[in-house]
Amino acid sequence: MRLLSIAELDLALGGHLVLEDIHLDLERGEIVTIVGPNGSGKTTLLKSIIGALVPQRGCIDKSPGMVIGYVPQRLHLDATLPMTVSRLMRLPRRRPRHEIDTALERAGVTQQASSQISDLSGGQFQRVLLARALLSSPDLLILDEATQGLDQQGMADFYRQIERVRQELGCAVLMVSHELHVVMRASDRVVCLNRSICCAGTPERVAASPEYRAMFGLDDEDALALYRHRHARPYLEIAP
Ligand SMILES: Nc1ncnc2c1ncn2[C@@H]1O[C@H](COP(=O)(O)OP(=O)(O)OP(=O)(O)O)[C@@H](O)[C@H]1O
Repeated sequence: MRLLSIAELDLALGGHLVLEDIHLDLERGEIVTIVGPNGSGKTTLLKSIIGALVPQRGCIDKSPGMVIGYVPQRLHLDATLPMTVSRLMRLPRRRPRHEIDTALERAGVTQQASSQISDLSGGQFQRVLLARALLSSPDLLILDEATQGLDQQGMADFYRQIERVRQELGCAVLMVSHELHVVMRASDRVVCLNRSICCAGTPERVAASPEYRAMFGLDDEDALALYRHRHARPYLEIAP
């Protein structure tokens, strides 16, 4: 059975249809990335999967007992509030020490366990949020623009960590990202959303689709370069 199956989903917010006729299936162990312009419904779709928003039509079938770990787009914490990483990991409920240690290790932030949250770099803080999402050993890890604000190196390191987590836990990963060059390298499948799904498939197929190029204003060369991760520049022939 599929891990997750969404069919005919419509969802309206404030009287406007934000998601229309969404169909999406997820298998165990795959990494699927949702891309789309601002306001295209990406966060709304993730929130409907975790049950924070209820669709007006359609269904979301989850495999029985499926556990979801969610890394939100933003988490606002008062920087003046003294709080260590270990303490944040125990909110909203206490967890056994070994579970916290394992989650911090999986997220690559073991060294920061007793650091103050306010002293963490952006990348370290995102990893702590990842560690919280891993506490329950999820079958499905959902990330909403988890690398926002990170530099190229921080972003690359974060996605490598996600790949390690996927291998270790065998979980599926569903994420939203605006970093097209990373998406094309890190995903098994890409879904282009603009209220409804306008194209979906392997990164190679999506990069070649006119809908994807039109959505991001890419010409043929741009789209190919993103897919090939900019390694495919032709040699410059120097005349003798
Ligand atoms: N609580 C709400 N009430 C009314 N409209 C909302 C609400 N939340 C979101 N919207 C609207 O729904 C649409 C989709 O929002 P959503 O946050 O899902 O987009 P997004 O693709 O995640 O955007 P971004 O890339 O900017 O994060 C937007 O037009 C937004 O203004």
